[in-house]
Amino acid sequence: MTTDRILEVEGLSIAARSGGRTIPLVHDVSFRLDAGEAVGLVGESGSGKSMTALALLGLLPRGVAVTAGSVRLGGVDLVGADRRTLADIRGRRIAMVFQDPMASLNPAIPVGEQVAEVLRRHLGLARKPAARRAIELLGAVGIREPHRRTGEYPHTFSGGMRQRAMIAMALACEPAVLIADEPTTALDVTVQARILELLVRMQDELGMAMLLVTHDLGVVAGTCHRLAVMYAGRLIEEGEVGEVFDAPYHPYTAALLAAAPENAMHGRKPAAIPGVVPAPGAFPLGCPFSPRCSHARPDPCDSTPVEVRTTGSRRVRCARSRELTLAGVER
Ligand SMILES: Nc1ncnc2c1ncn2[C@@H]1O[C@H](COP(=O)(O)OP(=O)(O)OP(=O)(O)O)[C@@H](O)[C@H]1O
Repeated sequence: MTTDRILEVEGLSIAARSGGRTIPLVHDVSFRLDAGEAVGLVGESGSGKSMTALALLGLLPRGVAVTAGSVRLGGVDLVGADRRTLADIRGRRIAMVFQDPMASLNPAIPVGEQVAEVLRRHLGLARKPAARRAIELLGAVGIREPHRRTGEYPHTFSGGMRQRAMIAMALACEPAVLIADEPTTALDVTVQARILELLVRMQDELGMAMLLVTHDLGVVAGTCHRLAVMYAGRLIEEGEVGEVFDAPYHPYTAALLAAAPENAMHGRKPAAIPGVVPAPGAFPLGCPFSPRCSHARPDPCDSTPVEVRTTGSRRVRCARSRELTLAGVER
């Protein structure tokens, strides 16, 4: 694996504007994606994973905007890039796979034509070569009889096949970065496993960097090299998957690992994390996990904002991480 930095996110903050108020959703998030590596972005619902992923493509919803930081893709800062630059980069250099394929597929256009359209728009292919390449791509993502199915409409495809078609569209231009936001959540377990296998194979074949947004640590263990854990809009831990699973530095990561259903397979009862994630706009001054953390102390956890500490390739945002030895799990 090379260590070329393909995508660098630095100090990214995102906020929603509502009724004259600014509500912070994501605060000071930094991470990088290297060529050929998969990074899992994990955290409970509402932690800001999707907002972070959408910001990388300039696709934040209306009323939500980047308020600080940069997203550099091969030297170009995508924050503040004009719409034309973003439209050119999106699909060609950086592509996204969503949870719901129907969000990307147009129900009124045959599947193959939609894949071919990406090739025509971004690579300037003529109609016939684009149609031929679309069939190849549908075959490459595991759609049987691609010659026949290329002319069919999305509603004739099963959920898993639609997801494959969306992956074919996303990979059509061999992007440097693939962002997959909960790509298998809506699928049944056996189809999930096959789609993940496909993503990993394609990532490897194309040497892409992949950001896999998921709440499922089992998925991360099976597919990712590194993981980044988010909590209440902050990145609270980052490191190699094996190292973090063996010995997490942040109590929230340790709690997530203990709560993972796979733990039950190792004879341990999954432990639910008590309490709830604070709502955006109600983030405390200190550590946002403190009210749910069995290791928290008023000082230093609640008294000051907690900065990120770097140790080798690991990063953690916990004021007490140096003093704590937390239990991990076997992979
Ligand atoms: N369009 C929007 N306008 C304002 N706030 C939003 C909007 N969409 C989401 N949010 C808020 O942003 C915060 C982060 O949401 P986000 O979807 O990024 O979380 P997530 O970690 O991806 O959760 P999930 O796993 O449920 O998708 C949440 O509090 C959410 O309510």
